[in-house]
Amino acid sequence: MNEADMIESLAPKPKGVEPPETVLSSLRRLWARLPRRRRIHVALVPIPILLAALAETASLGVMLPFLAVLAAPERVFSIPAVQGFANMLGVSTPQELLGPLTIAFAVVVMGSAALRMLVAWGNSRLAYAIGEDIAMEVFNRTLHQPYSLHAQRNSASVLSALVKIKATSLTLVNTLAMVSSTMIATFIIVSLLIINLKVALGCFFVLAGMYSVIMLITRRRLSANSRVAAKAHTRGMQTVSEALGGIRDVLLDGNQAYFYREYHRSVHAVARAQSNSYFVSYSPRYAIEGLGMTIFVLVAYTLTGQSGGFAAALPLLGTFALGAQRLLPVLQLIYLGWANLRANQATLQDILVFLDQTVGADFGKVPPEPLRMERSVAFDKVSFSYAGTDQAKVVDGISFTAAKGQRIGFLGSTGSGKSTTFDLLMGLLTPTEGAILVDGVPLTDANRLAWQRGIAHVPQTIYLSDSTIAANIAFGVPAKKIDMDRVRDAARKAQIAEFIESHPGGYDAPIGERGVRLSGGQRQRIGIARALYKEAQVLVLDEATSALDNSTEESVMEAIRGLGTELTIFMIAHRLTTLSVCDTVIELDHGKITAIGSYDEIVQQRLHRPAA
Ligand SMILES: Nc1ncnc2c1ncn2[C@@H]1O[C@H](COP(=O)(O)OP(=O)(O)OP(=O)(O)O)[C@@H](O)[C@H]1O
Repeated sequence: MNEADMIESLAPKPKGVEPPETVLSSLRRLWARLPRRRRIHVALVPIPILLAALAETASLGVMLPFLAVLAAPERVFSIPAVQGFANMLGVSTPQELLGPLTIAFAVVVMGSAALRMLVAWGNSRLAYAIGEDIAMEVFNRTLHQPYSLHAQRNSASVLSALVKIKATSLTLVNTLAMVSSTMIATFIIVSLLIINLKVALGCFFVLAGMYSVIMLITRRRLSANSRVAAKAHTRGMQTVSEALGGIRDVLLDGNQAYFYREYHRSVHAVARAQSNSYFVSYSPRYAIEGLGMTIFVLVAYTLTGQSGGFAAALPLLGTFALGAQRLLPVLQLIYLGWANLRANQATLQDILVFLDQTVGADFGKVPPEPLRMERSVAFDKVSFSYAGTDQAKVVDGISFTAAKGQRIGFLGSTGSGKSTTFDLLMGLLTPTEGAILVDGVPLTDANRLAWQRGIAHVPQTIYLSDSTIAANIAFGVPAKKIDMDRVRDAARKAQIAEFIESHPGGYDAPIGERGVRLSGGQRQRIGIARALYKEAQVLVLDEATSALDNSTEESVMEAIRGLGTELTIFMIAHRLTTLSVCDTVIELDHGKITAIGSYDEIVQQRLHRPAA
């Protein structure tokens, strides 16, 4: 497959009749998501640009009399502006005028350069600050998405969007430079028009015309490159995340070459698309500079042929040389800003998808106090089906009540709906039918967060962060705010304190490669300690001991048995014996409750059940 075919095959095909979003509407969407203070910053951008543009005009204005003095001193007083300047200084000869004019020219030109630098500094600071705003908003909104969305989505696409924000910041620098340059270019063009209408119009139309032709030729290619780069970038991130996420299998199966090839395909597509766009963005400058020089020579040739010869034409030529020298870079910056926006349009749209993620009414608010459960939590004919599937009920009309302080065990074959039931209990999923009642009050969007604050979850393998034991127990709490007494108390109740305290470094020992190596049982006990640190009222153990051998499981269950009755505990286990600590055992099959009773009752029922 040649490169053009590859780019075509990667570019997403237009769907339906919906027109593709324009760069302008993408920028409008971005604007709508910016914080108020940032919008004020953007609104202030034209002020320094206007000053810089005025300084540019002034430098052109000073150039004309300056060159006139050099070329034809005797005629210099015929220029009205020079007369005024000379009167102001009280000088009467052209030679006396040369010194002050040189100083005035230098001051204006240096002032203009300083202002342009200030504008460039301000623009880059602002654009990267906007990039920071976008990154934080994308991450924050992503963190506030419902669990059902996280369960469906590939996390690599979020990572990819966050990485792409860097490219967007650069695009925004160029966009702001484009806005500044447009204003400055307008001032330069007006100055040139005042000096000599015909020559200025001629120069402008030829230069702007050339850029317009280039824009027409390159716009489709830039857009296609943009789509290829954005898509291939996401695919590359997915490949890396899949390979590293399943590194055990990659090593065992020896299929590094497959992932290498897949990653290479993406990286190659991104590299080709971006290098193409880079060339298309920067190269016109050389052609136009060449053309600009040619025009200059032609104008010089025409003007010197007129009366007065070269000396008469020199001031005008000098001013135009300066004008062109000023105009060409700003025209190039306008073109570059446009090309960059087009080349990154798809990236911008990818980011906007994450920036536009809807969030609940609680977004940005202080988390509520935990909802205290005084008596019970109950499922009342709860059903649930996953959206986008065949709508089959994964949980089918289940009802049960767990009194405060009880231990409730769930049993059932794989796929019977145990984890889904727990996700419903934790408010991570919302029932499609029925209700979950806390002390008789249904769980809704209004009290869901408060309910969740009081729940701690220990999964089959707990997630340990690359930090200290204390930080892992007080998970998500800033180091300075960790209550060490509470950490020690939680570790003691989870029966892991002895191990931690016997280890050099104790609670401050790092977990990970160079730190404490934890066995499966110890990891799970850290998970229980984490739940206890949270001072949760409901503890949810989702196959928390399934991966452990019998004796390790027994020691972890021992820790669970020792927990106080202020905690209501729900646990899923594959082995019935694991649930011997439970007051009630519920058996699920195809989302329905098939048996409910005490541990002993369920054991008896199973003994008398006819073999399948
Ligand atoms: N995110 C999801 N999207 C669609 N279907 C899902 C999703 N998660 C689970 N399911 C389906 O729901 C059913 C119940 O899954 P669930 O994980 O609740 O069962 P389980 O009893 O916990 O199984 P296991 O013991 O294997 O963990 C299964 O058929 C599963 O395929």
